[in-house]
Amino acid sequence: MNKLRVAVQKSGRLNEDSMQILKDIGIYIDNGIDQLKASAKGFPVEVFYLRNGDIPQYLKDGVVDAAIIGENVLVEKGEGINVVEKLGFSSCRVCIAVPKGDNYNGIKDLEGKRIATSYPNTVQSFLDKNNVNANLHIINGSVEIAPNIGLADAIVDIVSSGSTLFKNNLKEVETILKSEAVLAVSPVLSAEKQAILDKIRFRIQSVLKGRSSKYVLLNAPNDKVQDIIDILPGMKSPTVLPLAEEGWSSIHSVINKNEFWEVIDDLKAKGAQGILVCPIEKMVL
Ligand SMILES: Nc1ncnc2c1ncn2[C@@H]1O[C@H](COP(=O)(O)OP(=O)(O)OP(=O)(O)O)[C@@H](O)[C@H]1O
Ligand SMILES: O=P(O)(O)OC[C@H]1O[C@H](OP(=O)(O)OP(=O)(O)O)[C@H](O)[C@@H]1O
Ligand SMILES: [Mg+2]
Repeated sequence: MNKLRVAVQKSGRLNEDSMQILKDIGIYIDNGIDQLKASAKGFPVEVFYLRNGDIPQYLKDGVVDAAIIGENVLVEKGEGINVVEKLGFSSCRVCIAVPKGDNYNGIKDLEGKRIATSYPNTVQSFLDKNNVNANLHIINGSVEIAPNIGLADAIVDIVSSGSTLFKNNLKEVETILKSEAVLAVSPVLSAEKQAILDKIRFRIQSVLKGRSSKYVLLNAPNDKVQDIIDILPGMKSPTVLPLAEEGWSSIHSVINKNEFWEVIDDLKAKGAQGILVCPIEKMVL
């Protein structure tokens, strides 16, 4: 049987979360420490450990069928490659930054300036869209140092917490794009491989829905049950079970994890007690 070849970053910021999501969807890999290719147990998938920056070319060449990769790298050099799932980790943005003391009034201020970056295509198309001409200096790492050593007037690089910019006395002035880890696929897949990919996507969606939700259990007096259901409508409708104590019920529901703190005061005000909030491993609607 044809296996789906899936690339993940060999080491770096995406590696750990990529391996975790594969595990969560039931793709278990016994990889020796220096192995560059490994077969999954019990699922028709082969995993390739590659550099994030090399993955777009491998996808284009059909050497791998799918990959977990930073979206920003696909924007830079992944034309023709499809993003099929956003994975919710390694969130960052690609930004323009200039020295903190500069008086920056807009993108036109970069006309004729030197910009250091590892993402020349992304920067060039942003400049073209804004009708700005600038000179790009392509460097592969430590981009934020460039203005301090006189190599550039501005930089374009990845920003997450902003601490690297801060440490290098730079300020963020434009966001070119936002990025997160994604599942990307080669434009050509056999029907057999497409079927394996569809199973992987279904499993990823179940895991991501579970990660973004919480299971809530609470007790309430019977005359408050409807008020509480109005606050916690759940997936289809909450489960309501009688408690051993007369006049009380237990209500079970699912809530978006970001909404819980918003509704907790309302729940308490309606008489909810003994509120438990539990993680959900997988969720299939
Ligand atoms: N500080 C950060 N916070 C969040 N995500 C980040 C950060 N830096 C990079 N990323 C994301 O993680 C991806 C991998 O970054 P990392 O620095 O591990 O590798 P790389 O240098 O791009 O790649 P390679 O594997 O080719 O050496 C980036 O493409 C980006 O999408
Ligand atoms: O806004 P922050 O949270 O400071 O993150 C941004 C930094 O993170 C990335 O570098 P990384 O640490 O991956 O090092 P690298 O350049 O060796 O890839 C990126 O290139 C920035 O330098
Ligand atoms: Mg990096």
